[in-house]
Amino acid sequence: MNERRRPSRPGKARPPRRKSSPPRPVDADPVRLVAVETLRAVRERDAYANLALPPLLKQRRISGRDAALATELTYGACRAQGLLDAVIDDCSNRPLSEMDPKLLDALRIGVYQLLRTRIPAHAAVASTVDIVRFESGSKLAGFANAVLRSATELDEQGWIEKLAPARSEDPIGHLAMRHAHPRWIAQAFADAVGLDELDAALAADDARPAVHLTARPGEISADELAAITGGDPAPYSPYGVRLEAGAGDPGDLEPVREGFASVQDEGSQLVALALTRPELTGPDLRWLDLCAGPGGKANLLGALITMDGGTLDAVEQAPHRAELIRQATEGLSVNVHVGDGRDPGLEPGYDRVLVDAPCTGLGALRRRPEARWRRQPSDVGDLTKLQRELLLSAIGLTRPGGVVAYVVCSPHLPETEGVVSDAIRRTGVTQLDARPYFPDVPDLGDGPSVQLWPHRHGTDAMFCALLQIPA
Ligand SMILES: C[S@@+](CC[C@H](N)C(=O)[O-])C[C@H]1O[C@@H](n2cnc3c(N)ncnc32)[C@H](O)[C@@H]1O
Repeated sequence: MNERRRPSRPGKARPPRRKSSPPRPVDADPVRLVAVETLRAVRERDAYANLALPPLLKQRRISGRDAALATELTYGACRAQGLLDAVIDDCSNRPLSEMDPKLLDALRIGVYQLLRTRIPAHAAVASTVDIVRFESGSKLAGFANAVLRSATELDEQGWIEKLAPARSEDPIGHLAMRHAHPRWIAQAFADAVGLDELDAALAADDARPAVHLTARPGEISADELAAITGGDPAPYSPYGVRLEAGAGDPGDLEPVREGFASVQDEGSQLVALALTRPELTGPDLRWLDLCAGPGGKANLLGALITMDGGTLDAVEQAPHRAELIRQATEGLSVNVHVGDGRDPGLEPGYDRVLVDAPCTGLGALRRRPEARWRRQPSDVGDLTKLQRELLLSAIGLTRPGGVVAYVVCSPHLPETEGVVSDAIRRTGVTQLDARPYFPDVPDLGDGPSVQLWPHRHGTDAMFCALLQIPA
């Protein structure tokens, strides 16, 4: 946390009234400038920060510690946007909605440095003001300077105390602001995990996640992969390796480039493995992945069924994502089909079917810095309709005695328990207690479904329900 050391401010920052001083040559710090430009790409083009930033860094030849700082500022400011905006709003006499968006991007990077880094306040203010002057001229630079100087008056804790509702009166609103989450998402987490754990759940969701790898079964063991990459064997998945957060681009690792390993959250590995574990009577060589792009789980399931001499059919609606599945499953007994999982035109009678349905992704917000502010509650209705239809289709494609895993990367109850109870009511399938199929994983709750959590398991918040078709 920063040491704060600023004289009191005269009041809210106003745009300057006097004529601005003659422009001086400006040197905008290239590291902070790419952070501001990436926020702009996220805002204007709906870009993903983690896709927009790396090419900019490359283009500007920013590497090493500078690249690490640009990444921290960009992703951090994306994550903390709601908190940063509340502070900026309090420090300015202009409503945010009337503020020049380019100026707001720069102010977010500036206030992020003040609240959540150890960068000295004078450096954070001066470098941000330089960027505003460079991009927008002296007038707005003066305004930015006044806003930022006001923002230096309190540290993060002080701002939260000033701006968040009291925890005793509105715990969800308080924790939402403390951990920079939209209120509706904090509410969704509270509904799923309970108020007692909400603080820990949101805190873990606000932290930078470790990268996990999957060692492709039959090619390399997790121990070998850990030794090569300098990571640690994962605690729960027999195929998992955990790397340190910020350990560089995992795509550059040789085993990943060679196809022996892939980047995949340990929770994703565990839910895919849970599908393979219930004992079946009868044949067990036809598996189906109904929403397979870009192919992470198809790679793991495909490797396992290939070793057993069976086949995985992988369905994906988007052609470019189907191509990614082909690349991810090269060399495996996997047939990729472009089609709609609700009516894929495949012969029914599968032994095991995975429905890893499109969802809000509220369980993987850590990995998509801007996602929590982009997602809207209005997205949920259309998604749950599609999820229900996909699960009913999966049940129809599974043979009597076969098993379906319904999986989403979200803890939001309408997408999890709501979809599963609808399918049980309509079809009479049996829900299995999924917990025994997550061996050695602690804190799995009351079942029968499993909800993983970053703060409990160090994984994304994956949900898994196992359904068996009556024999
Ligand atoms: C959560 S992702 C699946 C992730 C994948 N299982 C993995 O591990 O890499 C959901 C996928 O379903 C696809 N999808 C969306 N609607 C679909 C539909 N009606 N039928 C089949 N796939 C669909 C999306 O394009 C997306 O690739």
